[in-house]
Amino acid sequence: MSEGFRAGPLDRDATFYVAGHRGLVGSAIWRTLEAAGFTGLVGATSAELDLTDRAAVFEHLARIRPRYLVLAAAKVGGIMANSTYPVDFLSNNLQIQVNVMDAALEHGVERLLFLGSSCIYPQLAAQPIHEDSLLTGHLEPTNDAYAIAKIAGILQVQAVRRQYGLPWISAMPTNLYGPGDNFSPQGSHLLPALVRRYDEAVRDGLDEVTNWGTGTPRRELMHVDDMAEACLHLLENYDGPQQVNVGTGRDATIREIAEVVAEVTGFQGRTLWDTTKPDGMPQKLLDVSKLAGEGWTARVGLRDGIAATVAWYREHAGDLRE
Ligand SMILES: NC(=O)C1=CN([C@@H]2O[C@H](COP(=O)(O)OP(=O)(O)OC[C@H]3O[C@@H](n4cnc5c(N)ncnc54)[C@H](OP(=O)(O)O)[C@@H]3O)[C@@H](O)[C@H]2O)C=CC1
Ligand SMILES: C[C@H]1O[C@H](OP(=O)(O)OP(=O)(O)OC[C@H]2O[C@@H](n3cnc4c(=O)[nH]c(N)nc43)[C@H](O)[C@@H]2O)[C@@H](O)[C@@H](O)C1=O
Repeated sequence: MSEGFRAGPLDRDATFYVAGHRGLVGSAIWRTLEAAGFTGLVGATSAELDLTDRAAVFEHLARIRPRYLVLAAAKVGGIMANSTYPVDFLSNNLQIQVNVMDAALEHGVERLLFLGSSCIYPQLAAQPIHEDSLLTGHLEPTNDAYAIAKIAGILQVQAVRRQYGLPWISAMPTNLYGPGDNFSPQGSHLLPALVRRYDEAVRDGLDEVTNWGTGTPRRELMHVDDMAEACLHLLENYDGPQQVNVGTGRDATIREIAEVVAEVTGFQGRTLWDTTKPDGMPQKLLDVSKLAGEGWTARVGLRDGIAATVAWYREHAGDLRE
């Protein structure tokens, strides 16, 4: 165990920097922290502070001097964005992580949570994927650049713990969804893409929609509010060098997930599959026993989470980012 960690509530009045506070994950973490009584939350948009600008990041942290930090800022996208722009996913993410963590070290951030992703694990890892699978095999080629950046982030957290004894930690979430997601048809992840596609089909009276791939891969989807609660729980309870998987422990085929979205949106037509589009990992189900051992399990069921997301999308579709 590193020096300076005591399990228990974080100081509600301390300065707490949520990097990426307007994104899907960062905004959910912000809501969760606010609801838990944190009064010193700080955020900065990418227009206000470009985290790839190293000098600006150091100036920002010197000014705000956070005691706690969640790193939820990253270049993020679905399977097509990842495979089309690997340079951006590697380079931007390495720069953001290294800048934020170096500046956090320089300015004495006590507790830092780095967010990675389940795509760090080998393409053919044994399922459900245990934390010990890291670096035991080849990565999935559709997101290897992003995964390497995220693996470097885990190593940086471990290195800070080893060299400086700070209680920094890493969490690896499964595929997330919820309010404030990126619903752009080409760049988004599966769930927001389906919500938008089926909703538009209902609105436009279409009798067919076409999804990507074969529909046979399996994915574990988690509502982002659950993810945010898990992050606060880990910050208050977990201290170890190994990354912690954050998921529901349940998965479904893409076809089954699409059926739920079709039903919830009221789509009654046919679903076709464009097999020229990539499937990606055949299965990506996290072993969440470590997280359960820390005393936390997910609450939001898939159908309820999708229904809430469809309702949110219908209310906000007019003013979404592309
Ligand atoms: N979405 C998912 O399914 C999953 C996400 N994760 C992880 O969670 C974290 C957050 O992802 P998510 O919320 O989905 O992503 P989003 O794209 O929704 O949000 C990313 C955030 O990062 C900020 N950002 C990006 N680049 C910069 C930059 N150069 N300078 C400053 N800020 C920047 C954006 O700021 P702004 O809005 O101001 O431009 C935005 O708020 C990432 O680390 C990701 O790997 C892990 C697993 C699954
Ligand atoms: C969280 C994780 O997410 C990414 O990995 P992924 O899970 O493969 O990404 P995805 O959500 O985009 O797709 C999941 C599955 O769904 C199928 N699929 C069907 N129809 C659509 C569709 O319309 N859009 C998308 N995006 N996928 C579709 C698609 O063919 C694939 O089989 C990483 O790149 C990386 O970003 C990462 O960390």
